[in-house]
Amino acid sequence: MEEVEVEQHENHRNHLNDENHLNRENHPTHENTASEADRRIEQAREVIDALDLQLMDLLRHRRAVSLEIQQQRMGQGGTRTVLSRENVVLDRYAAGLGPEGTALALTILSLCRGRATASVPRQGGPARVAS
Ligand SMILES: O=C(O)C(=O)C[C@]1(C(=O)O)C=C[C@@H](O)C=C1
Repeated sequence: MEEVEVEQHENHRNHLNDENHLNRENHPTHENTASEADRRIEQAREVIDALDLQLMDLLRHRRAVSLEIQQQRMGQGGTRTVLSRENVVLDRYAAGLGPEGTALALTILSLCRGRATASVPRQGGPARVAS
């Protein structure tokens, strides 16, 4: 299922590239008309919308797997969170995406930690991360 979706995305991307190539050949001035640009933007936004849905599915899947690990660990008397492991995750996102990757990883970890994380501020108090 995931493979099919990725393939569809690749096809779509190739399709956009092909169009780019055609545009360059058909328009020696390298200018797109406004309507062509609008159409390409609309197409590209459809790709973004589909990718956002896939990302959210992946994040829900990641959260379910993460919660399973946390429950197994707490079932043997362990802690919900393991900061050394979180640092491995943070390093991976930083290496892959730079400083924004770190910020993204912090948000993803916050999303995936169980109830110990107050992602919504408690009444009258600041949001806190349990350690
Ligand atoms: O890898 C683990 O041990 C997890 O519990 C998963 C996870 C994560 O979502 O990546 C969540 C909480 C821990 O603090 C560390 C990592």
